[in-house]
Amino acid sequence: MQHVSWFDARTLLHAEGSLHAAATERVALPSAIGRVLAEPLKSPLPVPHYDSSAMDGYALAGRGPWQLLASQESQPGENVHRKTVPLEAGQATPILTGGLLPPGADAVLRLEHARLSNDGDLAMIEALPHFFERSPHLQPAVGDDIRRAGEELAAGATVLAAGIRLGARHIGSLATLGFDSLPVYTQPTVALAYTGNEIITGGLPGPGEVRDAFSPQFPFIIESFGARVTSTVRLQDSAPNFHHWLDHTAADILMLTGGSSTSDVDWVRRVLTELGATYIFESVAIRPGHPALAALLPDGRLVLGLPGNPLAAHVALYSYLPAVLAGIFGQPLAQLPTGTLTAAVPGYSTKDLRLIPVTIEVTPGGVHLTPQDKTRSHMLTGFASADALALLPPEGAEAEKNCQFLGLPV
Ligand SMILES: Nc1nc2c(c(=O)[nH]1)N[C@H]1C(S)=C(S)[C@@H](COP(=O)(O)OP(=O)(O)OC[C@H]3O[C@@H](n4cnc5c(N)ncnc54)[C@H](O)[C@@H]3O)O[C@H]1N2
Ligand code: MOO
Repeated sequence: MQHVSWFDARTLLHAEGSLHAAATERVALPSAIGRVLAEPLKSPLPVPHYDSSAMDGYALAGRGPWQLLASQESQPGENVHRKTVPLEAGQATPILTGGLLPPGADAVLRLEHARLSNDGDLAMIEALPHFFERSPHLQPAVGDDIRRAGEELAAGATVLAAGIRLGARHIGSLATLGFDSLPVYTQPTVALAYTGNEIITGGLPGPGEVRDAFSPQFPFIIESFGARVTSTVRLQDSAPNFHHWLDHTAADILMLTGGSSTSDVDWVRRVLTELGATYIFESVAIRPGHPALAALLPDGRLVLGLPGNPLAAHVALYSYLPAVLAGIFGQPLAQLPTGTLTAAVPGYSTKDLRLIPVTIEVTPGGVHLTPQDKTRSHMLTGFASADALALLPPEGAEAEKNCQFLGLPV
C-alpha cells in the first residue's frame, strides 16, 4: 500500500507530468485565452510603433503663434490618422488622438487650449496662455502630448515568459503588438467517469439518493486548470463497467469519482490491479480525501481516483490535477503561500494533515485565514464560499498560527 504525504503526492504527480511534456501548437489569439504559452514572446514592434498625438488638437512646429495648415480633404471611412502634412517652424495642422505626427512637429496643442484667429488670409492658432503658466513661453514645451515610438517597449523586448497561463488581458496587449496567433502547449485531455448508483442528476433527492455534486462544475474547474475534458460518463458501480471504460477511453488522464475506498463493494483497485496498473500512490495522509489514488496504466494513461465524499473529491481535484498539469506544461510546482488563522481550529482524531476551507482577507497587517465551519468530508456549504484550503496539523491550531494554504482559483 503506497500511502504518501500530501506533499509527496503532489511532487510525484508533478514528476510524472514532467515525463509527458505537452506538444506545441499555434492558435489564433482569442483561442489562446486560458492556454499556456510555449515560447517566450518578444515584441515584433517598438511600442508605440510610431510617433503620434496623445490628444485631439494641433501638431505644432517651433514657437507660436502658428499658421494653421488645413488638413487635406478626407473621404467618409478614410483613415485620417495616417494623413499628415510636413510642418516647418511656425506652422500647425489639426491632429487626432493617435494620429501620425507630421514630420517637423515637436509638440501638440490640445484643442481646448487653443485659440483660432485670422491674420489677413492666413488662419492662425495660438496657445491660451493661462494653460501654460509654468512653461517659459506660455505655450506647449517640446514633446508635450506626443507619444514617442518605443517609449513603452523597445522592439525585441521580451513581453511574456514561456510557461505563463494566458489571461484575457494578455491577449489585448499582444493584439496591440501585432500578434495574430500564439505558440501554446496542447491541452492534456481528461476523461471523467462519475460513479455512484445512488446519484441523481436533477430534482429533489429522496432518502438514500444524492444529487450529483460533481458533474455540473467539474469540467469547468478542470478546463480552467488548462486541460480539456474530452468525455464524461456516468458509470454504474461495477468492475466490468470500469474495466470497459478504462479499456475504451482515450485521454491522457482518466479521472474517476467515488468507488475509491477499500470496502468490498469498491472495485476500482481490483480492476486497476487486473489491468497491470502501477500505483503512484494508493492513498494520501490527509483529511478529508485520504482514499485518493493515482496509477499509471501500461500504455501511459494516468488514472486519478477521487474519493466520493464531495469535499474530499474537491480537495483531491484541486490538490492533484494542477500538480500533474504543471509538470506537463514545464512549470514548477507552485509554492504555497502562508497566512495567519483568525480563529482556532480544534484537533482531529487521525494523524493526517488536514485541509480546511478558509476565506482569505488581505490587510496591511498580512494575510488572514478564517476557517469555515461545516467542513466535514460530505459537506460543501463551507467550501462553497472558501478562497483556499489551509494546511493544518491533526492536533489543530490556535488563532494567529501561521500556516500554508492552497488557493482555490475557481
Ligand atoms: N469502512 C470505511 N468506510 C469509509 C472509509 C474508510 O476508510 N473505511 N473512508 C471514508 C471516506 S474518508 C471517504 S472519502 C469515502 C470514499 O468513498 P468512495 O470514494 O468509495 O465513494 P463512494 O462510496 O462512492 O461515495 C462516498 C460518499 O460520497 C457520495 N458521493 C459519491 N459521488 C457523489 C457525487 N457525484 N455527488 C455527491 N455525492 C457523491 C456518496 O453518495 C457517498 O455518500 O468512504 C468513506 N467510507
Ligand atoms: O478522507 Mo475522507 O476523504 O475524510 O472524506
